[in-house]
Amino acid sequence: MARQEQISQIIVTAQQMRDIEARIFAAGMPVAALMEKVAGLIARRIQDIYPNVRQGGQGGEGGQGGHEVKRVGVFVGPGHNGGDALVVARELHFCGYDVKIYSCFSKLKELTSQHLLYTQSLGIPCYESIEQLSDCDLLIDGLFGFGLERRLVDAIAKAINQINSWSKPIVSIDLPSGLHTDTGEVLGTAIRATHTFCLGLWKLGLLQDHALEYVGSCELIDFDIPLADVQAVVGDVNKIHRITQTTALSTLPLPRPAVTHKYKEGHLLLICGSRRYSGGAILTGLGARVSGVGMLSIAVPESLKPLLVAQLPEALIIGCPETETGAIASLQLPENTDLSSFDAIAIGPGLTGDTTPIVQQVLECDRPLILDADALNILAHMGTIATLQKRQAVTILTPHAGEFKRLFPNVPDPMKDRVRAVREAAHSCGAIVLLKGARTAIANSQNSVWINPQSTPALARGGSGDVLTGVLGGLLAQAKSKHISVEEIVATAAWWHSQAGILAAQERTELGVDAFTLTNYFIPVLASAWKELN
Ligand SMILES: NC(=O)C1=CN([C@@H]2O[C@H](COP(=O)(O)OP(=O)(O)OC[C@H]3O[C@@H](n4cnc5c(N)ncnc54)[C@H](O)[C@@H]3O)[C@@H](O)[C@H]2O)[C@H](O)CC1
Ligand SMILES: [K+]
Repeated sequence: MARQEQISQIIVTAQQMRDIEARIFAAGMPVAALMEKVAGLIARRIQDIYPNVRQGGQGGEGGQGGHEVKRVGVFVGPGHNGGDALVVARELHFCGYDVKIYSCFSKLKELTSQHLLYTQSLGIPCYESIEQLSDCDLLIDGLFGFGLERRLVDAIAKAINQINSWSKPIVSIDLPSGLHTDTGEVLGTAIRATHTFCLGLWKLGLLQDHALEYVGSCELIDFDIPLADVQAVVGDVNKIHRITQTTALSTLPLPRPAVTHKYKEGHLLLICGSRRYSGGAILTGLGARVSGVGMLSIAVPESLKPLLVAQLPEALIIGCPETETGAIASLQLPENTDLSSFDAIAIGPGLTGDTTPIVQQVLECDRPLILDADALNILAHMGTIATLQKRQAVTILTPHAGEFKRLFPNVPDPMKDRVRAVREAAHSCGAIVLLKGARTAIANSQNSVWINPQSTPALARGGSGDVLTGVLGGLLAQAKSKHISVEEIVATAAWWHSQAGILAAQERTELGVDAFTLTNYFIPVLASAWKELN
């Protein structure tokens, strides 16, 4: 796999970054040289996106981003993040931008203070009052990077709030200042960046849900960190993977073998729906359809059968006896069929809470199992950890934040650190846990984590989770004959689901992606990605 692809799949903590950096410096790379290299790359990217109005933008009204600027305000912190920012300030100055610097710190790291001295010798003004930079067109945040250790207070916190109030484009170096590098938590206050240049390796905090409103658009500045140094520090234990198109496409059951038949392409059983929530069954079925699964059986209450047959003529609809409330009373599988006849089972969407015996029954079977929606709430009532510890077969839980808290009441709050929460949850119950969100996080019981780095608020709609369950079930059912880890299948389903949502939102705006419409975008997004690859 190409180095760039490998680098793009790695997510690190502040400590891991420090350890990697230490190896590079110990191997002889001078700190100043690395700073020069990194900041030079940042300066060039800034000129691409925010060309100097004096030199006339490239094409259109301006550069790539269409934003021409003249006056650049650079905020300099006490550490090497500030050092990076000063090198950027100098380089933009040489390229004709009007540069001003703000720094309110008396004690700077040695290299940072040398750079400050040199910028002043070039006549670049440095101010202690933030107001002097309020007329700038573009702001560069070099206050804090991964060295931020504690809450921001007093003058610097006030300055950051003021900068945010100007509503000017802000480019943050490495991280928006004020964000915790690992949890993405706002330490007091934080810069609301328009664009973040993450240095070297993706920082975990940038991929946490609550950081998103501060990070803006985000790109990695690769400065050739040797993979050997990354491997030596990150290793394979407790690894955090960033899901990419490359990994997803390599996991999807494509291309198909020339000679195959429908039973070789997996047989999925969905157990879902109720008279009260019939739509959930349809959406889950449509999700399973797009996965390409060879055979699809859907167990629903008898009264839903005509509805499902009409929507999914290719599926085997199993009408089950129902309770007074219209929930499935018992699983009435076809003759000579039992749960072990299926390659995977997904249960939950639209079930309602009156189906505990059904959930209990599938938990006792030996098939790979996905639990979602009402099945998760029933599992929580049964006792998540005690119940799942009895299961040997693959189990995947797909909770949203509320279901997660009910399933794992004693795990740290996912609102503070989703990655830690999902990791501890999976470790405690032995299942693979997919915690849905703006940045869906997946963990297995061996502490490995996968994060989906892209999504769209368009998916925050009833039913889109049902679709994910269907797609995931279909992919899982097809995996039997392939040597792909279950975790990668779960990660691929999350990636595909969000990419379909992104494409749909591009074409229909973020208001136009109801769950039914979403199902129409899985194949187009795959077709274009697949064409790109081949
Ligand atoms: N990773 C790399 O290979 C490279 C990283 N570079 C840049 O260096 C910063 C990390 O630099 P560091 O000096 O370790 O930390 P910061 O610049 O983030 O600054 C922290 C600085 O501030 C002090 N501090 C911490 N918390 C507070 C607070 N709440 N209030 C006030 N002061 C605080 C702390 O003592 C530190 O001195 C990285 O992000 C990159 O931008 C290299 O330049 C390129 C290679
Ligand atoms: K920063």
